[in-house]
Parts: sequence; C-alpha cells; structure tokens
Amino acid sequence: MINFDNKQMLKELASVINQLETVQTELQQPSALSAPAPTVVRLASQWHKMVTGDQASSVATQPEQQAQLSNALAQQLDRLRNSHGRLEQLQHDNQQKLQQASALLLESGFSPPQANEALLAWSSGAASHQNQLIQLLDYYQVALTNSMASNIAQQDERQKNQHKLCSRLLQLIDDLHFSGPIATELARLREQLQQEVDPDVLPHICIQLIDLTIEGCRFERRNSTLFLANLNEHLEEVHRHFSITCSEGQSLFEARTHHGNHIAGELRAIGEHLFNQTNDQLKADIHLRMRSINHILSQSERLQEREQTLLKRMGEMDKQLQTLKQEAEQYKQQLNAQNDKLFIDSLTQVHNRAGMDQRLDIEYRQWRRYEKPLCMVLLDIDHFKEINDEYGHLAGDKALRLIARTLKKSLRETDFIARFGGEEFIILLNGISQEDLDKPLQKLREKVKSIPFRFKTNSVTITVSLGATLFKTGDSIHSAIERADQALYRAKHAGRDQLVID
Ligand SMILES: Nc1nc2c(ncn2[C@@H]2O[C@H](COP(=O)(O)OP(=O)(O)OP(=O)(O)O)[C@@H](O)[C@H]2O)c(=O)[nH]1
Repeated sequence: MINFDNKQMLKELASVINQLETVQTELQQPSALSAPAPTVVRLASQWHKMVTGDQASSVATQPEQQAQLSNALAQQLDRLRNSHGRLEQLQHDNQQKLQQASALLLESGFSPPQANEALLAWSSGAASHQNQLIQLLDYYQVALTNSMASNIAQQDERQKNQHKLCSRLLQLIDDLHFSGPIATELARLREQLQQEVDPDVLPHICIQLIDLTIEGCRFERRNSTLFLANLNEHLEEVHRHFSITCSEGQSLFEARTHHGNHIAGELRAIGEHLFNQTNDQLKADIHLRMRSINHILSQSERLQEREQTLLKRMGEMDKQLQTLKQEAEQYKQQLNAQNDKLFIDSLTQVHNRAGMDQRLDIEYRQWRRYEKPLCMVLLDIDHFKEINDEYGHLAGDKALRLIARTLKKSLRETDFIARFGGEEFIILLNGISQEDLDKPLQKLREKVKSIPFRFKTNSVTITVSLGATLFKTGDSIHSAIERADQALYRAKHAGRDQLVID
C-alpha cells in the first residue's frame, strides 16, 4: 500500500527520531547529567553533525558557529514540518480508504457496525501526537539557543525566554494524555518545570519530553494494534463457526428432505399393499415396512441430536458475537474519551489549543460565509507569577481552575472558551455587535475579580486584563488574533484589570 514517496517520508521521520534517540542516550550517561553545560555543547555539536554531515566539525562554542547551528536546526525543522504535512495528507488518504473498506464491510453484513466505527475512530486519532512532537523539537531548539547565551547583556532576554518556554512546556504536558508510567514521568517533569529551572537543564527536559511522547505514541499504537489483532482473531473465529454452521445446516436440510421422502415412499407402498394383498401376506409386508420405518426413525433421532449440537454451536456463536460487540463498544468509548481529552485542557477542563484551532476554523468560515458578527477576546490573568511565587504552583493551579470555571459559567452556551497559553484564555462570542460588547465583557472581568480566593489564610483578589476585537473585512484568523493581542497589551499597559476593545 505504501508507495515509494511515502516510504521516503516515513524513513525521513524515522531517521530524525533515531537521531533524537541517540542524543537522548547520550544524555542518559551519568556524566552528562552531572555536567549539564558540556552536555548541551555536545548536543549542539551532535545536531550540527546531524544536519551538516560535517563529521570533522568541532564543538560549536563560537557565536558564528552557534548561529550556523541555529540555522541548521531551523532548516531541519522545516524539513520535518514538510514531512509532517505530507504525512498528514497520507494519513487523510489512508483514512478515506479505510472508510471505503469499512463501508464495504458494513454492507456485507459480516462485521458488527461498532467494529467499523472503532476502526474509523482509531485511524483518525493515530496522528494526534505528531504536532506535539514537532512543537517539542521547536522548543528544544529555543532551549538550546537560550542555554548557549552566556553574555551578560543577554541575561534579561534569556530569563524572559526561559520563562515563556517553561509556560509552553507546562501547557504541552497538560495536553498530553498518556496513562501509567508515562503519566507519572510527565507529572514529575511538570513539577520540575514549575520550580526554577536552570537554562542548561531545559534542553534536557525537552529531550525527555520528546522521548516520553514517542514512547506514549508507541504505547497507544501497541494498544490499538493489539485491539485490532484481537478483533481480527474474533472475527475469524466467528467466520469459521459461521461456515461450519452453514454447511451443517445445509447437510441437515438435505438429510431431512431425504428422510421425509423415504418415509413418504414407505407409507405409499403400505397403502398399495393394503389394497392388493391377502391377510398373511399383508402381515408379513407390514412387518417388513415397520422395520424399515423403525430404521428411518432411529436415523431421525440421530438427526435430532445433530440439530441439538447445531443449536448449541449457534448459541456459542451468538455469545461470541455479543462479547465482540461489547469489546468494540468499550473500545469505542475509550477512543471517544481519548478524543475528547485531545481537545480538553486537563487542568482547567475548558478546551485546549487544539480544541480552539478546530472551533476557530469553523467560526471563521461561518463568519466569512454569513457575515454574522464574530468577536475574539484574549484574557490574561494579571501578575499571575506573583501568585505562584508567593503561594506556590499548586495555589496557582487552583486559581487557574477556579477562574476557568467562573468564565465558563458566565458565558452563553453558544460562546466558546479555551486555554490559550499558561495563564491566558481565548473567548469567541458570535452574533454580538461592537456596541453590545462592552457590557458582558466588563461583567466577565468583574466576575473574576469577585472570586473570594484564600491562600495561606490570606484573602486574595485576582484580576484579569482583556483585549477584544470583532472580525473585520479582509481579516485572517491570524490578523484578528494579532489585533486582540495588541488590545490586551494596551489593557496591561493601562494598569491591568482593564478591557480594551479594538
Ligand atoms: N500554577 C501554574 N502557573 C502557570 C501555569 N502555566 C503558566 N504559569 C505561570 O504563569 C506565570 C505567567 O507569568 P508572566 O508571563 O510573567 O505574567 P504575569 O505574572 O501574569 O504578569 P502580567 O501578565 O504582565 O500581568 C508564570 O509564572 C508561569 O510559570 C500553570 O499551568 N500552572
């Protein structure tokens, strides 16, 4: 099924993952852990070699070498994004083929519909982590560049980048929904990221996250493959029983017809004899015919036994089909739950960025088609870092949860809210005019302000800043986000706890 081109793409991706694994193995050396700085330099050199193929190249410590490395990394990421785009197309094509195959299966009536649905759901969820991997590679590149900035003048910038990167990584961890040991490891990294993280350690954390994501994908795929193998086995078993039952049913039918004809023949013969024969001859003849009928009857008993066995087998087959249906149903529920999780932020239970991308795409297309007003709001919690620093990250998490819940409750059913980044939310309101915007948004701001937070016996007031804009003629999604972001920036600079509508 895979043509040459596809193989080439998969090979490319596999080679990048292999190289990442090599880098990661390097990192797991005890010496690498105890000496983060040289490790980063070695990593940089590995990437450099990987990208340029320049085996003789030494460690990239000079600024021009660092710039070269950074360029090379950017190129590598571009190639990866290209491969990813083509893989997505491939995934789409395969999904269509799978849909057609499932429709055929469904028409044939041999496969339970749930099994088809499970297959479809499985195929649509399979590529869900590729985006996150690419994002992680991006972050890894930033972390690497950041850890190399040793110059005093760059310290401020370095601190800011570090801060932003930690927030993004935290968000990405929230969007990963693995279970078991991988989830435990992710929670450990989450905790680590919430503390002060040394810039030299951050690339190491990125690599660990990449490794965990790859491992998680493998685990999910193994589970899906296992399920499909089981499903296949069951279907084969059902099919085998079905064939036996059919041929047994057919042979029973033939035997019954044969016996019916035989008995009818015997009875007809008796009738004729009754008509023509004398008494003695009649007795002898009837005796003979009775023996023949007895013989047929005992054959008929054996047929009945065979029928009983057939019924039992059909009962077993029915049970098997029920189990199969239940398994497929369970799997479907599991996949649905997993699918929901893909779009829900686990910390705040509002939509995550992927959910937002999906919805924004729909709203934007509708806005273009029907020109019904569509408003985008960016909402950012004020001085959230202080909450974390003063009361700890757990308190910060709790505040995030409460604020998200309050916002969700204050919005209409048709409005949409998603967590856009660490302490930032995006809200979409449709069918609202510029003049009507101020009131509900000010109310939203007031609602958050009035949440009675208590941390370490202190009463705390948390405020939010909002930047809002309506989609305007010629807007792309990006330009609208830019405008809302600018409005938010102005709200922050005007002293926070403000709403600015552009
Ligand atoms: N507890 C917690 N904190 C988070 C999470 N995601 C991001 N943060 C924190 O949010 C804070 C954001 O800080 P800044 O970007 O400096 O913004 P701020 O302190 O809110 O300041 P202004 O936005 O300028 O008012 C950082 O301390 C992040 O660590 C999270 O999931 N949980």
